[in-house]
Amino acid sequence: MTPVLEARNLKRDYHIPGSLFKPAKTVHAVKGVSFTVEQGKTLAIVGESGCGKSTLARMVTMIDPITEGDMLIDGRKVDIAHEPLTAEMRSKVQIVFQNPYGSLNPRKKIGDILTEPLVINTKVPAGERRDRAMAMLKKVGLEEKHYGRYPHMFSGGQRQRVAIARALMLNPRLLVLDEPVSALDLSVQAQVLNLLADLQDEFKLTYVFISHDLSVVRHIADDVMVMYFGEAVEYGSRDQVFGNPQHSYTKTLFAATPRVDVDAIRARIERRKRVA
Ligand SMILES: Nc1ncnc2c1ncn2[C@@H]1O[C@H](COP(=O)(O)OP(=O)(O)OP(=O)(O)O)[C@@H](O)[C@H]1O
Repeated sequence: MTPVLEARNLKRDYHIPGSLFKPAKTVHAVKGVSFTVEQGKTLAIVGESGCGKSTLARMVTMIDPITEGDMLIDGRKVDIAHEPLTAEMRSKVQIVFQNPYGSLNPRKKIGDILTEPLVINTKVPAGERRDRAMAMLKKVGLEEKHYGRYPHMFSGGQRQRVAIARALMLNPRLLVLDEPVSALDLSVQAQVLNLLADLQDEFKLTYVFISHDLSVVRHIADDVMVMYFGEAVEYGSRDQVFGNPQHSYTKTLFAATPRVDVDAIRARIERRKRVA
């Protein structure tokens, strides 16, 4: 089967112009990484701040151009530096950002936030846009009454549910989740992770999940790529990478990370739900 996402030796440089006192320089943010993600699977990308995770996320989401290498989505090469992006390709990949407080326009009602991608990218009529947004609210665990409310009326976890709903409005194939639960309390993190797992099952979604939190990665990933200074120093199945890390950086990273038991939190939430 053709993978939903394939990256071949992807590179991204940033050119920083010089000034009177500083020479111009080039930052090699991503130095040639290759990976594939099959439909319905989750690739987690981990690494410390500055290793190139967000740059990679922006290339995969077709926000940033690729400096060198190839990226294929559903087997089709994408190169936004040389070819205009079609609405069809744009709708295939959507992103959810870390900060649910900054990523939603505070002046727009939830209904407008959800229908906006349809207004911009499709010819779906207004009535159907509303119906689809209402249905999506329910899919992410919110209610129809939330349609007319503003983002400030929601908790962090609810806002992240809205951001996920917005990302799904165009029926994407691939979701790039850039630290989607890092800003949330632990118990809320588990709820949002459960939601993402349910949505993945229901819509056969493919995830690229960027995180610095190894306990979260262990919970959700099928495959794991560890990045270090722009390079993929480790790439394999979750069990391979966690069970038998090869690179010294990965070993140090794992040794330095306290394990938060997400499974235990999830079980506790389920128990509470049963009691309530
Ligand atoms: N727009 C830019 N212009 C110049 N350099 C940049 C730009 N964006 C990122 N960089 C540099 O590229 C490298 C990788 O940054 P990137 O933000 O992708 O890393 P990251 O792993 O996502 O870090 P964080 O978790 O802190 O966001 C860093 O050295 C960063 O300073």
